[in-house]
Amino acid sequence: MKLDPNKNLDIDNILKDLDKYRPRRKGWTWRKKLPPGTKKGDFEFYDISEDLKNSIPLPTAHYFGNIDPQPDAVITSEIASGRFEEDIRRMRMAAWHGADHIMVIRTLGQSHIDSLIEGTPEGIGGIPITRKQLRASRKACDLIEDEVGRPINFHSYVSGVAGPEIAVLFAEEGVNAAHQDPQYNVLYRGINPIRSFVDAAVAKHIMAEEGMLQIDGAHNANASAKKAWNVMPELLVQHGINSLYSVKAGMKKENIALSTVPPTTVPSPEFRMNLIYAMTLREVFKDYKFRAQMNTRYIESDLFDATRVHVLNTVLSKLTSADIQSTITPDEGRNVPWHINSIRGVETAKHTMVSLDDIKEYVQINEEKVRPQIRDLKMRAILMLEEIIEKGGYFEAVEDGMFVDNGYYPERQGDGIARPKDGGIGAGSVVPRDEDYMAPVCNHFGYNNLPKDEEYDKVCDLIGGCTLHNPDKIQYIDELDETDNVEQRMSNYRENKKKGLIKPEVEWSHDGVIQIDMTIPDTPEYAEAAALEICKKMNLEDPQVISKTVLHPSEGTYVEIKAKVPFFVKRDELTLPKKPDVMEPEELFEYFKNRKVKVVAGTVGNDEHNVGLREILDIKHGGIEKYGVKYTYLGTSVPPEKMIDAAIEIGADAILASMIVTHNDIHIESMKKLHELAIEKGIRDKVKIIVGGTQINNDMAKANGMDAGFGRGTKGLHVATYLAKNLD
Ligand SMILES: Cc1ncc(COP(=O)(O)O)c(/C=N/CC[C@H](N)C(=O)O)c1O
Repeated sequence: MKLDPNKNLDIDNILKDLDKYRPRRKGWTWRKKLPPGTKKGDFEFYDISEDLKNSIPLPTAHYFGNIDPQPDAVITSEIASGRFEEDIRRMRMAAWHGADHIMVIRTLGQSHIDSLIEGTPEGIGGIPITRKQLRASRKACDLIEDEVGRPINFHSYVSGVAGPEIAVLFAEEGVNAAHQDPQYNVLYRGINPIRSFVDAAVAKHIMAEEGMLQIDGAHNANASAKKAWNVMPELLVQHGINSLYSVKAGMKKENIALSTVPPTTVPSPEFRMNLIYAMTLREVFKDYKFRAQMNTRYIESDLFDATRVHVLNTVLSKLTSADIQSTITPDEGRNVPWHINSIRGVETAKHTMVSLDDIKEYVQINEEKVRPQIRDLKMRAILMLEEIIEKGGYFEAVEDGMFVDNGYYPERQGDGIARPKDGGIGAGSVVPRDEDYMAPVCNHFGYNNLPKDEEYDKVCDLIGGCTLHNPDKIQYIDELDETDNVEQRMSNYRENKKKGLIKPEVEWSHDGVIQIDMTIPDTPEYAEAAALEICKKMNLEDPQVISKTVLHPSEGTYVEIKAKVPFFVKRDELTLPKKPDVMEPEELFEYFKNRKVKVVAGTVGNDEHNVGLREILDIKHGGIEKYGVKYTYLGTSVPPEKMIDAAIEIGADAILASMIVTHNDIHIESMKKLHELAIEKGIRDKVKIIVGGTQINNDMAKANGMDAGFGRGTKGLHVATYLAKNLD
């Protein structure tokens, strides 16, 4: 099955035969880097990877031959509507914009479910991880990666009391990467520390054998700390604990990605602080990988602010290093990621990384300045490790509330998250394996009393194959709940789709949600109230203010609102907007290079308006001069006779007559005059007479003897295209 870029992804096709679906590969895939100095269009690049087969380039690409250079770092799009069937479309959109790592947030609280969920229940703030959801998503990613021409890594989370089971599920289903960090369970999910670390060893070993990439959970420390910038020494310690534990559980360092998030943001002098941390991290963990992610601790619902934070984080990545650049969507601060904000996030990362190509060869960090601070940070982390050892080890240190304490270690605030070694969910649930404990399955961590007298190359040969090597042994359970499943959810979607009904959407199909913004010249309170009232009067349903920017305490407030349109529009009743007839700039440059074109231009009759005409002529705002057309400007209030005489004198190919004033139909008279004079002087068939002005349109111009007429909004590009297409 192949995707057609002109057709929607067919969810029914995805859902068909899921019980027989097998992942095409296991483990993580990095981008294929291109050699330094690779040419893309007119430019050389040093930090890029292979192109996509199908993609949507950045908005300005059309000026540069539509090149779409792909950064060497993997770019993540984080998706989580709560319905996997909705997310599949976003995955396709994100992949076309350059994401090759699709991270699907788990549904709230799944960490506390101590077994696997089956079927496809709707999630909250994320998607319930189930076998069917994983298969459908990975199968969709197979199709999407074929369409864009680059492997896509599908990512989820191994955490909670069902961690090891989830790790096996991921290994069976070809999930390519996952978060796995036992400290997450302990500190943020209140799960018993010993249980968390034992589970983590089992889970990590399974992930390691499948070549899955791991992201750790250090970002959570600075996401939950009150003074996130103070946890930097602890972040080094947390990364160290998880990284070394992962290596001991069998993971290769090149598959261990440290989740590095800048601990602070403006208005603190964030960049130099985050730079020190980022450089220290990369020095201490130089053999590991880095997954950079913008700070989401201090994220607001202001999309521009979030985007600036994202750009700065990506600049930091380029000045230090990032193997993966995460693109937490700008709206993480206000709602489940909307399509547009997932795409904006990917564009921000791609834009910044491409614009800073090879920047490390031009910008050197001042070692003298950073060295003492990096050393200080390392020393603090070492001292913290020493204190942990003094206390008797990690579990004792956690019990003592050493972690996520808001003091800049060794200063302490005493407000760390303390977790009892023998308490929390799953306490006392770890039992030593008996002497004769034998698990005839592969990738199993720890003691395993396997037979010594039998020959086998894989452990699971003892039982004719485990689910990792004999997927037919996997028990595939389709749906368990009659009401909460994908078929149920798809039913009214299919209905509307079949009838060709269209509604806007942000989170789910046909949710009808739109975003409008307005500036109200009043205080924030009144502005908010007025904005909501305006939405009501526009018959929009359920208006909610999602962001406000105070322009001045009393002069004005900018308000962003989401609201629902209560109606559908019918696709087959729509009249498609006429595409403006324009040529690409490169085509125009080429045409006018080979065909010298001269025009005379002026504001005709008793009319002094010349700004509009100048915009059409001058190079500055893309006037026809930019494309190579030579013009003679005759000024304002030019008599028609003078226009015709000038055209004859210079041998013009065209006359551009601007007419703004139209009272008593003076503009119609001028058109007729130009047409008759040109005939009288015998040049009518040699020169194009083009008129323009805010009240002009093509039909009216042609009805009065002109060759073309251009109205409001016309650009030089439009007139240049007309000339290129209509001059012989
Ligand atoms: C180490 C770890 N394990 C599990 C989970 C999943 O958490 P639940 O307990 O909610 O299933 C997380 C979540 N973090 C958010 C990821 C962020 N969007 C990111 O890109 O890093 C985690 O950090």
